[in-house]
Amino acid sequence: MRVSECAVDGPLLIEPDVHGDDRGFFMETWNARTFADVGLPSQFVQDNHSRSRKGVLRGLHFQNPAPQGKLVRVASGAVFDVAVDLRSSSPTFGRWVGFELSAANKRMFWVPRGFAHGFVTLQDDTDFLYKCDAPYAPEADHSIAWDDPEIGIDWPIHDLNVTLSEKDRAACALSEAPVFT
Ligand SMILES: Cc1cn([C@H]2C[C@H](O)[C@@H](COP(=O)(O)OP(=O)(O)O[C@H]3O[C@@H](C)C(=O)[C@@H](O)[C@H]3O)O2)c(=O)[nH]c1=O
Repeated sequence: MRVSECAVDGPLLIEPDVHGDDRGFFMETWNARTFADVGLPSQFVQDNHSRSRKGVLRGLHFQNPAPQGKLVRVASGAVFDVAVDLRSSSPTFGRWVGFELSAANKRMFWVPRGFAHGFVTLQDDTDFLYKCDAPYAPEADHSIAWDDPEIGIDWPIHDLNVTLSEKDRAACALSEAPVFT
């Protein structure tokens, strides 16, 4: 597998080895030893699956306290996936990195603890799968506005009619968020 560091220290773009043959393909989406070798946790405690139609934007989410690292991928459809550095002592605090993840490119993205995470779906019936290294803690869950100008994410969507949850419509600005100290 190929692992690439990002402009912001921490997140990793992971391109697994894909073994294609006349039946289709095979790939390892998680292997405790090989993923630990590149710095991911060796234990995950929760797997999640969401399905969205095109133009759904989920994010920017994080838990504090009880932060989660997330290993994310797309099994059907496509997203633009983003991590935002919320570590106040980091030289890249407030900066974002983003990648297209799709069923076609089979990329995975590691979003470490200390980052907010979000994505917008680029196709209908997008199945988004992810492993978490800490459990869901609804009382610690926060949402920062996807379009906060202080972060300035360049979402690859041309009409701005994204579909948001009620929670994400009420999201706060980065300047008001309980970031990591
Ligand atoms: C995240 C989560 C939600 N839920 C419930 C709460 C709610 O009733 C319903 C939908 O929850 P949400 O609206 O928070 O789902 P969603 O907007 O998809 O939230 C997710 O967004 C992406 C960007 C992330 O990074 C995830 O960690 C998570 O925050 O599912 C769980 O039971 N377990 C979970 O782990």
